[in-house]
Amino acid sequence: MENVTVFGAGSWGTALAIVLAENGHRTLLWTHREDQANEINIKHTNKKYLPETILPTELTATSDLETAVDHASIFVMAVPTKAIREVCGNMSKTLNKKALFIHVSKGIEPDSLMRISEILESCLPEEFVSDIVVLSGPSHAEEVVLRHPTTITAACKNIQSAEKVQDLFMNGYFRVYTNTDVVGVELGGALKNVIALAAGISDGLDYGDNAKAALITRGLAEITRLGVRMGGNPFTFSGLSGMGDLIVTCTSVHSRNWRAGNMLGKGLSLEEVLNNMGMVVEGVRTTKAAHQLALKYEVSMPLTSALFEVLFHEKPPKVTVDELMIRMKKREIDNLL
Ligand SMILES: NC(=O)C1=CN([C@@H]2O[C@H](COP(=O)(O)OP(=O)(O)OC[C@H]3O[C@@H](n4cnc5c(N)ncnc54)[C@H](OP(=O)(O)O)[C@@H]3O)[C@@H](O)[C@H]2O)C=CC1
Ligand SMILES: O=C(CO)COP(=O)(O)O
Repeated sequence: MENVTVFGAGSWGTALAIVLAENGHRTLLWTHREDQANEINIKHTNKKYLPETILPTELTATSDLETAVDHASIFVMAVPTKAIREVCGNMSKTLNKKALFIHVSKGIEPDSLMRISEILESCLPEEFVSDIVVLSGPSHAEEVVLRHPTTITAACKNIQSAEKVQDLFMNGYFRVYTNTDVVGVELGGALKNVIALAAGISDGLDYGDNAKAALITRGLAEITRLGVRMGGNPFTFSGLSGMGDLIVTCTSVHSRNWRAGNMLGKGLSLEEVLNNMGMVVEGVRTTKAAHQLALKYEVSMPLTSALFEVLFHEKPPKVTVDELMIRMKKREIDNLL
């Protein structure tokens, strides 16, 4: 059994900490809010993020970063993409041993266009990082805490590190596969949020199932196009971290990205939607990053570009869909890769 610290006590960090604690690992959950650490330690709840869940008593929390870093040499990074740099920068000040970093965040940083593992590499001291593993796949926290069967992928260039993560998390309801394609797994996890926002908009406009199936299928085509251009393995995009996560995020009411899109489709402004959510909607910033990546790599990503216009230039969703439908005629398969 291992000592593990999970950084970030939102829905996903808390759900993964429960899996680890149930697997017998001495698991500490770090939160930047002292009141939340107290709630977890005293009441064994995290009402804001998982209102129905009672946490295992063995799972403890701290808001002291030094205690969190000292506790383990396996760290799970579960804060939103925009907080990764800040948290890693602060951790670096107290880090004094080699550690395995597992990250579960699904985003791409706008402007730098870095994937999460690249951000981690850039802001952690190299001598204290044994490896970086990404854990990603169709896995809503709300279902994991109910112990509903869930499958996910651990990816690292070094397969032994991916297998270590597989062993840490795997149990009767949480099945972990391994992959060495870090680029493909990270891109699939981040880019599906863009398409999930679009699927939510489509549902908000009451466009029905044909439209949603089209978004999922053509969304996967453009994710794959960019992902392969950036070095991902084409097969990864039809795996759990690609198609699997795309399906769950575009079709589940648990998805914050889908829900945000749904509100946009019903006519709310982006500002109103984000104020309503109270949880991270990664797809918004990632749409900007994906739009920039499409331009940089000269890859056609019509859905991403259309969503970029809706989110950042207030283009009405209905007009955007009309324009998408009357684009130049195309072959379906040519030009996929
Ligand atoms: N929810 C899910 O089912 C899944 C989520 N993910 C990914 O995991 C990542 C985290 O998502 P999730 O847990 O759902 O997000 P939530 O919005 O549920 O929680 C985010 C957590 O991060 C904390 N946080 C935000 N900013 C900072 C900061 N600067 N320093 C420290 N802590 C901070 C929040 O604190 P506060 O409460 O103070 O805001 C909160 O505890 C995302 O990238 C998401 O895409 C991946 C798979 C499944
Ligand atoms: O990535 C997720 C499920 O696999 C969670 O998606 P949302 O961030 O849209 O809720």
